[in-house]
Amino acid sequence: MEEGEVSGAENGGNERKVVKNRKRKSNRGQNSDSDSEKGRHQLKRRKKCEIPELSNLRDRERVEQILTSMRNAGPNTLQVISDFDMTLTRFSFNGKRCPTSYNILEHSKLISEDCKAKLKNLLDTYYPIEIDSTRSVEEKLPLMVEWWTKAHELLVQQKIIKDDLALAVRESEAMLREGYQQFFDHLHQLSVPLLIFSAGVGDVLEEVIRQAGVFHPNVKVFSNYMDFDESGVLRAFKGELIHIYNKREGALLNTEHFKELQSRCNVLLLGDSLGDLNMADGVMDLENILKIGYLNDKVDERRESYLNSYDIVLEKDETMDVPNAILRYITGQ
Ligand SMILES: Nc1ccn([C@@H]2O[C@H](COP(=O)(O)O)[C@@H](O)[C@H]2O)c(=O)n1
Repeated sequence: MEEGEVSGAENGGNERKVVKNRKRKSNRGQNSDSDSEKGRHQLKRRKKCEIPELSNLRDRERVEQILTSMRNAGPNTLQVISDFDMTLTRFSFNGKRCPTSYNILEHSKLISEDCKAKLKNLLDTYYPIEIDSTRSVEEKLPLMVEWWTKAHELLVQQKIIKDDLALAVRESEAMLREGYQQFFDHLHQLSVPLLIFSAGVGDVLEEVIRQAGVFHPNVKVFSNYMDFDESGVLRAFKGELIHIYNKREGALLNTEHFKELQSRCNVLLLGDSLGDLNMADGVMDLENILKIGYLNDKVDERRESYLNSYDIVLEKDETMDVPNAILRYITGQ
């Protein structure tokens, strides 16, 4: 390892800073550094990927190669594709589960007690199936469609008023992951598109992002949207149902949108389920893709399949520290 260079998880962020500062100080006021020497030094540093936050990688070399390619190509070639619930939002806080966009409605005053009980019953029935690593996708898919369809039917019966959604979100316990501000702001500052593919409720999740003050113009959401009548009362859900296993179809249907992003051939993908892995399928001329998976629940049972599918697996990590560190590295900031 080159002097002054730190890599891998064995080094804490502070040590890294100290080493970097030391290096900068020793160079100060010296004119002997030739440009070519500097260039060589920079190149060496660029070849080695210095992200102390990186751990739990099955193939570190591959990850480093992807990151180096992405960094060399620059932020203008990058797009970020992310899931929402339990990926951009926290899974738990102080030992308590945080709500998904559906749960925000379910726990709100917009829903009758009777409906709450029915939705809770659906959650208790179908969520264990969603995260059951012993069942195949083929087995789970129809059951997921059943869950989403039943939940939508119940929600529509509640005659939810559009203007009440903001209060429901404000009064909820939904939280974006720690470090979200830096994540959203960084992408905004560099005009990197952030595409959110969610099987949640679009109107609700947009409100979560809006209230957090990070719904910047570079953020685009593809999700299940509510259809309100002229008096603002929920009457249906718009378009095709999006559930956890058809995000690929959603991505392919949105190729028109991806076309606008044609020059963005590098993708950073964030997800929390194996269904999220296909979210970038509509991207044309894809050159590099780095997949980061949050493994929130049933960690031991699902570790193997996540490590086999995601490049980086984040176990019970409630922060955006790794995506932020990767973005800083790729964008050279
Ligand atoms: N009635 C429902 C249906 C689904 N969920 C959860 O929402 C998540 C989907 O959102 P993503 O942003 O992650 O695509 C999904 O994982 C389900 O667990 C729910 O809470 N209630």
